[in-house]
Amino acid sequence: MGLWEAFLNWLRSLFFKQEMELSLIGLQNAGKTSLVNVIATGGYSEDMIPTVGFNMRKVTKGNVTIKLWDLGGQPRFRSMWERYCRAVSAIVYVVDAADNDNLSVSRRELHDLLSKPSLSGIPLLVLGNKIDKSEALSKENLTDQMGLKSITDREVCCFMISCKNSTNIDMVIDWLVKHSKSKN
Ligand SMILES: Nc1nc2c(ncn2[C@@H]2O[C@H](COP(=O)(O)OP(=O)(O)OP(=O)(O)O)[C@@H](O)[C@H]2O)c(=O)[nH]1
Ligand SMILES: [Mg+2]
Repeated sequence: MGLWEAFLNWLRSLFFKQEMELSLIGLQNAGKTSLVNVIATGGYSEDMIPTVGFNMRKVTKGNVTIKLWDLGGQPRFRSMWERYCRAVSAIVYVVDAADNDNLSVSRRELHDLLSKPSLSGIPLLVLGNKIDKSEALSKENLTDQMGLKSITDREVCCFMISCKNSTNIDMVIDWLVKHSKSKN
C-alpha cells in the first residue's frame, strides 16, 4: 500500500467509523464460541468449554467495530437470550446442521425468541454450521426444517458454514458489516 493510499484509509476510518452490536444465539454445541474465535482470530479448536452465562468480545473489521454477545446455549441460559437481543443490530442464530436430533428443539427455541415483541423487526442471520460433516443438511433442508420461510416480519438470511474449515466465514462478515450502523 502506498503512503497516500494509507493516509486516505486512515482519513476514511476517522470519518466513517461504524459500530454494531450482535447477539449469537443457538443451542449448546452449535458452534457459537467457535464462530467468534474464527471471526476474531481465525483460530479453531475441537476442545471447547461450554459457555457459562455469556462472553462479550469486540472485533474490528475494516471500519466496523463489532461487539459480540456470545451466549450460552444450555437450557438454563436460554431465558436470558431475549435480554441480550433487545439492543442489537442483528441476531445471529447458529444451528448444528449435522445434528438432526436437536433440530426441532432449535427450531422451537428460535421461533419462541422471535415471538417476543421487544425483538420485532431485528434482522436475523441463521447459520447452518458444521457443513464439513457428511451428515450435514443442505441449505434447502435446513431452511425447511427451521421453518425460516414462515418468518415474514423481518429480514432473514441463511448461510451454510464450517468454523472448522473457515467455509463461508467471509460471507458472514460481509453480511454483518452491511448491517452495521454509522456512528455519526
Ligand atoms: N466438525 C465441526 N465441529 C465444529 C464446528 N464448529 C464448532 N465445532 C465443534 O463443536 C463443539 C462446540 O463448539 P462451541 O463453539 O463451544 O459451541 P457453543 O455453541 O459455543 O456451545 P455453548 O457455549 O455450550 O452454547 C466443539 O467441539 C467445536 O470444536 C465445525 O464447523 N465443524
Ligand atoms: Mg459457547
